[in-house]
Amino acid sequence: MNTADLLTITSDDLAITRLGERTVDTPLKELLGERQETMHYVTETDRVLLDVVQGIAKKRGVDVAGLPAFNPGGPREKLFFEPGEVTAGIVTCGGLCPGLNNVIRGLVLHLGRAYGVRKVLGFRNGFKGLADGSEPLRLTEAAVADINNRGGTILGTSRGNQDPAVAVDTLVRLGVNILFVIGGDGSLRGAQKLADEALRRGERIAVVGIPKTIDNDIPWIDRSFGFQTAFTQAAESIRAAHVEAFSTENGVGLVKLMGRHSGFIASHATLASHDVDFTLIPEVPFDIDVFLSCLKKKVEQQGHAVVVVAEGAGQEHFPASDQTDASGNAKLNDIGGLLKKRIIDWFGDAPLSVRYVDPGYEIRSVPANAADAVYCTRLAQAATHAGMAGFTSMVVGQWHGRMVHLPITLATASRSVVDPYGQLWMNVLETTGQPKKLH
Ligand SMILES: Nc1ncnc2c1ncn2[C@@H]1O[C@H](COP(=O)(O)OP(=O)(O)OP(=O)(O)O)[C@@H](O)[C@H]1O
Ligand SMILES: O=P(O)(O)OC[C@H]1O[C@](O)(CO)[C@@H](O)[C@@H]1O
Repeated sequence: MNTADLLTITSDDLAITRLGERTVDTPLKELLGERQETMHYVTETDRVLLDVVQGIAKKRGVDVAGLPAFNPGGPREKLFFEPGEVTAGIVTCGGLCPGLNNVIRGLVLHLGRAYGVRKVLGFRNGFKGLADGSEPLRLTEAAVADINNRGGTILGTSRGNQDPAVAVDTLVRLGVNILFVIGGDGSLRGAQKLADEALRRGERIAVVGIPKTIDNDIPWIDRSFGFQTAFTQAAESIRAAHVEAFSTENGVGLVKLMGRHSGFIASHATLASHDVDFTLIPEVPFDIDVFLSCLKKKVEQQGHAVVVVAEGAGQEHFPASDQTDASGNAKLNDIGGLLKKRIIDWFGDAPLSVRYVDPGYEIRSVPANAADAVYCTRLAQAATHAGMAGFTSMVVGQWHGRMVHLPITLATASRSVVDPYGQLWMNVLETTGQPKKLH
């Protein structure tokens, strides 16, 4: 987040819905002691920053009155739900992402150990499991033992819309008080609909989102869990492509990476490997002929070259398609296949060996690395505290290094993309040495 972002939001954008506050003391009070106070409020550094921002905003007539009250994650002094009487539900939706099982386990352990919540239900196969009458799994400490060492999600996941009214019926029937939705922007929109439906009916159900996606495209938060593991794995594919290209006469290693409309995975994997000569991302359009002529020159100079292309890059080179997946996400054209063909055509009779690597699902089906595992644990703890305090329609996430609460509406209002004028892309350009513009 930068100062410009701050100036675009108002206190209303940051307001978190709370079901209420009861006089139930947090069981963590003793453990937290005096620290609790300091955990609740923004630090002195934030205050100084926010004072400056507010000063600028005032001059420009922008209302940022609520900013200092942005909502830190962590335990609250007063809970909304009675510990011990709570039934919690967990659902994982959308594409796989490293760390899903870590978050599930973190929630089960923290709900039980910090708050004495023993009844945790795991809905099967995404939102579908809230609507198809299937029996949820009973998640105990034993049931989630060691799942953090596995990729995927023990609950299963799915894409595709479900009726929020039916889902809320299920929650009411099963007595679920807090529903944790682990998913990307689509899942969070779905979570918002469930929370709205519950509020409309006057049901006391808190819906707490935990942003998940390897694409790292959720705005405001520093990163989504699973992203670091995914680009670490993607860097392995680049390593393989580089070894192949380097060891072959006039070798071109071409790697296609996931990431939908954001080039974060491609950019970070490029920086992690240092062996990439061209990185193509959706945020920076390119002319294929200009790219091909630069690539040929590179191969002539160096004897080999490595190209990383994000799956959402170069979509302007395809006829528009209105195909979508079950959730309504636009289906992307195969830029990797197109580039491979165009490279071969462009080189013509000149010597060339293309080594095309498409790791596909391999980058997201692995277990979380240590950095993501830490983040998953912290997210699970923050989500537990938020749910017990009765916050709803919100997500937890790290914002400038600290856990915060954000309204789902803010987290889904935009999509995070690589800024073509920002530091990350400049770092990529410095690393690859590719021309600033390929058109
Ligand atoms: N606008 C929406 N309203 C209600 N539900 C939605 C909406 N968008 C998506 N969903 C539901 O949320 C679930 C997950 O959505 P989706 O498949 O888009 O994945 P995602 O959460 O964005 O994750 P990923 O980043 O892996 O794609 C699906 O069941 C989908 O139908
Ligand atoms: O899981 P599916 O439906 O094949 O979708 C793949 C998409 O999901 C993601 O892995 C996560 O959003 C994208 O990077 C990719 O485009």
